[in-house]
Amino acid sequence: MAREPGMSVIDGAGIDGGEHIVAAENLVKTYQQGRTEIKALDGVSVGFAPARFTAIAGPSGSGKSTLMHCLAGLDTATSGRITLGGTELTGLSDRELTRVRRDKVGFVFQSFNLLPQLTALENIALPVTMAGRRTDHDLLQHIVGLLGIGNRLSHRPSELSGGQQQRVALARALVARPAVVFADEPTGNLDSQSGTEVLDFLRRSVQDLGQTVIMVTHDPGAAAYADRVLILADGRVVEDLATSGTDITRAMQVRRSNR
Ligand SMILES: Nc1ncnc2c1ncn2[C@@H]1O[C@H](COP(=O)(O)OP(=O)(O)OP(=O)(O)O)[C@@H](O)[C@H]1O
Repeated sequence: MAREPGMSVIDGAGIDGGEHIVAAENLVKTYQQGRTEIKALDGVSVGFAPARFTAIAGPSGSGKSTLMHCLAGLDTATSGRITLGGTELTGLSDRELTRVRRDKVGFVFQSFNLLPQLTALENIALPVTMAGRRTDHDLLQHIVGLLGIGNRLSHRPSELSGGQQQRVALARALVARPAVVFADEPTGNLDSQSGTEVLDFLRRSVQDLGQTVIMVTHDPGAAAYADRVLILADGRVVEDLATSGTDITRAMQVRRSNR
């Protein structure tokens, strides 16, 4: 949908007509490689409504990871504005960004990123403990039950399958009740059945728990689990699609063949 000229995705109702829990405005990220400047993000303006599942898709090198890292406060943009859960990230120090991530963001990575010396339960509780908050045990039990990992909680990551490790990582991200869960290729290291379970759970976390989820993927099948798919090409958002009624595989192929 076209945006009114000058309308702000940060302040205004913006793309999807509601308040945004995360928003970027005119985001630019450049990298210097020797004498060459690489524009990884070339003026991205986008807002994300709460309790929605958005996939960021696009070909390799299109800027998906860079956008996610900037939105999540893992990296800083060269110019532009970002708000996350009511906090403007622009101009924050590394220490302040760390606090925002700790308090407002849950992460699920392709490589699980669990601490090997801790049990599954200790891994799940870690972000809440580190934030100096009390674990919501009812929520923890509920999420662990949904994920079917109740009998694995005393195991260390090395004693778990990839699918089980990713389910522990999902529980860790959700138990902290973050403003947003960012998932970076969460099914990339999983077999198709485990991948489907992870995507089903992300969907349910949005529907049943009201979680906001933003997922980076290059897989049209994974993107189809989202409510909305942003397709990036050359550091710009080139499509902003509702998944219902859209052939995502085709939309992503068209974008690839146009490059
Ligand atoms: N640290 C860096 N230094 C220099 N260039 C970088 C750096 N990180 C990313 N880039 C470049 O920025 C562009 C966007 O990269 P990015 O990793 O965001 O793309 P992507 O869509 O996530 O790709 P992939 O699907 O392969 O992970 C690419 O041209 C990449 O080479």
